[in-house]
Amino acid sequence: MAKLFRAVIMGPPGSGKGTISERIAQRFGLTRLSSGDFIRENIAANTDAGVLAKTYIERGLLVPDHVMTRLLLPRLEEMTRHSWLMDGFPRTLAQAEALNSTCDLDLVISLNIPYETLKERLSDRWIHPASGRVYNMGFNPPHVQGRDDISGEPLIQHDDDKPEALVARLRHYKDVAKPIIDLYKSKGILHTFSGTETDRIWPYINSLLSTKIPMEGTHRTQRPCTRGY
Ligand SMILES: Nc1ncnc2c1ncn2[C@@H]1O[C@H](COP(=O)(O)OP(=O)(O)OP(=O)(O)O)[C@@H](O)[C@H]1O
Ligand SMILES: Cc1cn([C@H]2C[C@H](O)[C@@H](COP(=O)(O)OP(=O)(O)O)O2)c(=O)[nH]c1=O
Repeated sequence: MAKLFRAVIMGPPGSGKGTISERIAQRFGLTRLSSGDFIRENIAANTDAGVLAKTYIERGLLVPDHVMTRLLLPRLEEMTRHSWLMDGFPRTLAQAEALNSTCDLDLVISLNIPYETLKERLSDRWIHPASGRVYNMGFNPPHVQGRDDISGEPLIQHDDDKPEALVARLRHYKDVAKPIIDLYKSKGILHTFSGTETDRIWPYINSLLSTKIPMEGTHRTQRPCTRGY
């Protein structure tokens, strides 16, 4: 019996995690889990965790590990029958260890994109705050300039997407991501993709996943995903 498939996609801001994880979810029928979307849902629902998380996001900070794991791990408990791809978690070693103590990952995709490309992409990135939907004036512009395609609401730019903020963000990402990358490399499940254009990287990701993901329709075994936390 084919087993379920669980993966994580990692990369610096602007590397294409959101864009590529959407493509993977559609192509392979995986459930896409996004820590950022999940936080926004909690903020919109005014949950205790959402209210707390908002105080960090408004300052451009990462949400504390214990808040993130308490938010996300119960969500994974509902997913024992699903194959999924997680975007945006883990972002710290503590989060990776919490995830490892509850779930066996099959594969981790790490995007290694040059600084100049990130800077260019983020300077043109516009976001619909409530949904997290992402647009780029060059790569995937909205139908109506400055407006979200679905809601028609205004798009914004994140202050920390501006070039002057990116250098510090990138340095922080590299410092925090390195132990996680080393951990998954030691587990033999890390696959790194480098380049400046997603359309050139995509065929490699597509062929890797085609060999790793159980065929559609084969019976899937249920896999526990949390053993208490
Ligand atoms: N795993 C996480 N741990 C801590 N904070 C998180 C985590 N995931 C998301 N957040 C917080 O939620 C905010 C929104 O997350 P989201 O992934 O949507 O945007 P982002 O971090 O700006 O992503 P990008 O890499 O596209 O720039 C982040 O800036 C961060 O403050
Ligand atoms: C993947 C990709 C994204 N983009 C744009 C879309 C977004 O506005 C921005 C970042 O993509 P996004 O998927 O939001 O990256 P991440 O989730 O890793 O932060 O760059 C391109 O211009 N070209 C690309 O090849």
